[in-house]
Amino acid sequence: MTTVPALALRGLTKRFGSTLAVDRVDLDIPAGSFYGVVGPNGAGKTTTLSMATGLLEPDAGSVAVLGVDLWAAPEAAKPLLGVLPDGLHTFDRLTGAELISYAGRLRGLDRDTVRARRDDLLAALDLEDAGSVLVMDYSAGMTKKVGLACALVHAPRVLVLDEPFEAVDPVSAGAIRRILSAFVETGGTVVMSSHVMALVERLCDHVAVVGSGRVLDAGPLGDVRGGGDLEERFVALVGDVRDQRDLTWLRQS
Ligand SMILES: Nc1ncnc2c1ncn2[C@@H]1O[C@H](COP(=O)(O)OP(=O)(O)OP(=O)(O)O)[C@@H](O)[C@H]1O
Repeated sequence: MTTVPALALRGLTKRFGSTLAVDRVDLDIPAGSFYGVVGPNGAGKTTTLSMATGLLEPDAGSVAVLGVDLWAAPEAAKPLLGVLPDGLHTFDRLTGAELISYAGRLRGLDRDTVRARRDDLLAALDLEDAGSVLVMDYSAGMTKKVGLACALVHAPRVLVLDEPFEAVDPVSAGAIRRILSAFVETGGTVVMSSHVMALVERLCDHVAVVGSGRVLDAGPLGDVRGGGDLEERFVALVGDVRDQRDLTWLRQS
């Protein structure tokens, strides 16, 4: 039996001037998977995820969310998605509670449902005290957590999260891990980019290694890792720093 992938990317391509940021990317994200996307700085992860979620129009290629063409039928595909974009630009003159409520209302939830879910999310993400604080006064980690709450409030089928653990303290990271793992255990799909290989190995069952806008390897974590660990495989695929220059002028003695 073939099941429809949560996300199917076909030939996704994006160029910024002379930079080919994403180069004909094909990727199937199986429904029910916890999928990690890793790659060096500038590899094209954010650009790929932005196109995969309707935030950035591809130059070429297509995206299907649970079989629904995202760019042809965005009104049908987008409700299936919960998205935490990179460097979230948000309405930061709202309080955290207002921002989550706004996200919920925008997704068509009624006021009572929004209120209940907002309170659940603030508690689960340890943002209860911060609920009445303006988002512009949030730390980087708090902003990340409230962005995640906004991505979750309409209970999407597929979560696409750009660096969800970046700047988040270990206690909050534990809470986020539990929320995401429970989401996957109950049939949801998570796609997340991360630079932390240990975190990807701990959480994800599938991984894609991206480099220079291409998918260098992708599949079940064990297959991609081979015999070693993910970091070794990552370095083998993308290469080490080319010019390992000795910064003699930095030495203190
Ligand atoms: N809006 C833009 N205008 C011009 N170039 C861009 C733009 N966005 C991304 N790029 C370029 O596209 C390439 C891919 O960038 P992208 O942000 O997708 O990489 P990334 O893998 O997410 O990197 P990082 O791990 O550092 O976040 C880089 O060369 C980057 O400079």
